[in-house]
Amino acid sequence: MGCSPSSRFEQVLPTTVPETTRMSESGPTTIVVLGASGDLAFKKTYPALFGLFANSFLPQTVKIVGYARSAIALPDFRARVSSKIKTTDQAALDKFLQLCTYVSGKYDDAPSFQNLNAFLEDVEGTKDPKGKTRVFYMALPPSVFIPASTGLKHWCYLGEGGKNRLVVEKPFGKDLASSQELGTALAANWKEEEIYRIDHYLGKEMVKSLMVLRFANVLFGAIWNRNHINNVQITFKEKFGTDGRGGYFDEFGIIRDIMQNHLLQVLTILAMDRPVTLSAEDVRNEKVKVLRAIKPLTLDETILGQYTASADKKEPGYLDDPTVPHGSTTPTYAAAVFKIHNERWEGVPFILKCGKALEESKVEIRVQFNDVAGNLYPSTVRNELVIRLQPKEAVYMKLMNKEPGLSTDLHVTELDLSYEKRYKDAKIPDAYESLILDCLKGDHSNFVRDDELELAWKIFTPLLHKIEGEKIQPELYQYGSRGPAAAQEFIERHGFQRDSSYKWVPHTPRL
Ligand SMILES: NC(=O)C1=CN([C@@H]2O[C@H](COP(=O)(O)OP(=O)(O)OC[C@H]3O[C@@H](n4cnc5c(N)ncnc54)[C@H](OP(=O)(O)O)[C@@H]3O)[C@@H](O)[C@H]2O)C=CC1
Ligand SMILES: O=C1O[C@H](COP(=O)(O)O)[C@@H](O)[C@H](O)[C@H]1O
Repeated sequence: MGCSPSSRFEQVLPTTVPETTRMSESGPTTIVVLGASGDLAFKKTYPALFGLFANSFLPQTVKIVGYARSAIALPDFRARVSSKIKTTDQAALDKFLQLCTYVSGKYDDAPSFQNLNAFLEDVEGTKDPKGKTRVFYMALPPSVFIPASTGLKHWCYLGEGGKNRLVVEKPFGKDLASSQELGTALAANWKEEEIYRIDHYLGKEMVKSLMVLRFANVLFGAIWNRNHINNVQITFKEKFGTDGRGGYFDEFGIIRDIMQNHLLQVLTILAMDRPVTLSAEDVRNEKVKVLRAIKPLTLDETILGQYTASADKKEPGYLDDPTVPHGSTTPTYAAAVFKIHNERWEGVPFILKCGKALEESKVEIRVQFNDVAGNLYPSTVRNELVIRLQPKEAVYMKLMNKEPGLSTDLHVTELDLSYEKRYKDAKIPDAYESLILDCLKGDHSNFVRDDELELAWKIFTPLLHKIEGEKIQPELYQYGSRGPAAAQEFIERHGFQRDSSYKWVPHTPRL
């Protein structure tokens, strides 16, 4: 039976997900948000839980219990939760708030966890663990990861017949040694299949669609290798600086904040071979193989930058942030080239670049193809496939075409899949919504496995130790600029050819 493109689309990608992909109900499910009084919980975790609830993606039996040290009266807690949720559906919000309760307690104290467990049993309506699921979401500073996860295991872990899940947020250590220490402490109490390490970039819509783009399209499958691809860029830009968060940021720097986790994860999905199946372990096995084929980064493959005040002095420099230590050399910009030593990618540079206080906010992947061999047309520029993660999700392929009409000139144009144009009514979920749902379903595909994490740290640790040990001076760049001048030369040196003739004409529908 024929159907119009838009109705076909509705069948394939409905704004609410078909019944079959929803949670299968068994017994009570309790989501315990540890660090419930903190920024991450209010800004991300609770709004994501509300998003799932409002779209009927939470199990019918769900209860959400906040836990933190501060004593907060329940009405005040609910008022704080609702203050961060943007919705016009007041009835749904009221129902959601009724599911949310709060207990205060310490992170390193047995009686506090015993009290939490008694509270959970009360909320669940039974002491019997059978059929119950508890998701412990640690929205906590890393200093309490170990005591909190240990306390949970000893006092709040469901025994035989129950399911336990521990969600951990980055930072997973600061280098290989500290990450291994954290990993060993977690592994002493929790099985790997119970741990969900969040990298929220893995929950972003365009990252989730990367595998489909690669493996469900025969044309990409055939050209996705060193014979056709010249270079790849993965770019993260934010147009704001540390905004008073400099004290926290300074401990980590841009490489740990963005490159070692978010961008590297995107790289592995982009570069991996086709997994045998879509199972979490098959997918993660392929990602691990990519990481194993990358040698540790060195300083000469890296550009570091730090932003100064904007030209008009309206925006402060990094060192003007009062929370940043005087004379800090922490980079707020980094570009690095990754080489994957395998049959598919040998010789293809993967350039990862990320920075704060730049000229725009965007995250994109740019795959630049080789020059046409034996080219008939001298003005030809390279094809580029661009996958824009944000803002305004899009996939576009820049290609050559003849100017329409009697002209024989060529120009660069695009095949354009702009989400807002193609998927007008689709709601793109927040990355946290998507990941919490995966966790509730027990799907690990979009969470970081222990060996992935270890390999990621192996790639970055020697470089980080050198930068910090030798206090390598980053190149200064102005707030609102394109970053350090050396970065441009670096990208070109690694093969990227920029064509400035291209002009994009946004689509305006004909009436
Ligand atoms: N569906 C859609 O919404 C589509 C939108 N467009 C829009 O059209 C415009 C052009 O697209 P496109 O050519 O892909 O992207 P850009 O022109 O923004 O960037 C192309 C490449 O050139 C680099 N670059 C940009 N400006 C400079 C500069 N002044 N000096 C040195 N390097 C520079 C970029 O670096 P860097 O990564 O550092 O920015 C990037 O690697 C963009 O605004 C794009 O969003 C195009 C097609 C489809
Ligand atoms: O993990 C982090 O990510 C954010 C950027 O996330 P996005 O979803 O807004 O792209 C970044 O601002 C922050 O410094 C970092 O810790």
